[in-house]
Amino acid sequence: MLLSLVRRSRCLISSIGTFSTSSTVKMSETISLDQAKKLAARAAVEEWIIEGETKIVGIGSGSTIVYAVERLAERVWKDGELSDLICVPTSFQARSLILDHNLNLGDLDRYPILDVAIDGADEVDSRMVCIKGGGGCLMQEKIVAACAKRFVVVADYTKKSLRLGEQWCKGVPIEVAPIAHVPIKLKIEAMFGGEAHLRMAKAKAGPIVTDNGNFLLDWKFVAKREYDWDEVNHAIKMIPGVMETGLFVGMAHKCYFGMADGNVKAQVNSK
Ligand SMILES: O=C[C@H](O)[C@H](O)[C@H](O)COP(=O)(O)O
Repeated sequence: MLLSLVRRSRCLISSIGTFSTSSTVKMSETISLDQAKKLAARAAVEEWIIEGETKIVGIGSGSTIVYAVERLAERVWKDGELSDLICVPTSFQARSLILDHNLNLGDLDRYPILDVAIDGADEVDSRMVCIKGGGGCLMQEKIVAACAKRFVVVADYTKKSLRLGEQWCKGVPIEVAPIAHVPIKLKIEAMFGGEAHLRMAKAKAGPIVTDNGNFLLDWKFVAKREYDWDEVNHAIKMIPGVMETGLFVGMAHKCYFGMADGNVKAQVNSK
């Protein structure tokens, strides 16, 4: 009941930009969301980072992964464990997190096979298809996830959906070569409907530029339409100039959701 109220409020707030009387909902949500993120992140670190076994971990990007890195650092610097653990970043932010916590920084040149990658998500559906890239880091995230034996997602309860678009109203992020952003936008809209918008920067004139020097399109797909996300992902990737999509299909092995009641709910892909 509470969960569905929060869900509806989130979509309402984001679809009506000037609607500001929701501050009560937002304030209490923010507090519990941070706790929920922390619970999920710590649960994943406990289960997947094993002393004497896990050697190389991929570090995702966003606000939830911060709690995972904090827990890793606690285990290294307080508990005296995991001193040889190598952390491979998925963004400038992840690299900074690793360095700020004095963890061992690695890269894919030296460590092309990872034991596990842990990362956040913007939305996860019932089949564990994820939308990622809300923070603009999808390309390196997907590369690192694809190099890991297991890809594990950590998120708060507002990211858990039955179908994509139920919770996350900002669309699928798509990283594109700057010169091709207009033709790619038009092709995606013609192929799959909806609208793709160039993501604009907030504290810089013009568009956001990713860690890889590219632009981002946010494709607002038709929420009521049934999409085969695997097919959509492949078709969009075939458009020249598309670097990567924020659709992670068949990649997540396990998702940890920090729930509003303080529990952690896990969803596993048995394949
Ligand atoms: O580009 C950003 C990444 O895909 C993040 O992992 C995703 O946006 C989730 O971020 P957060 O943990 O802040 O919700």
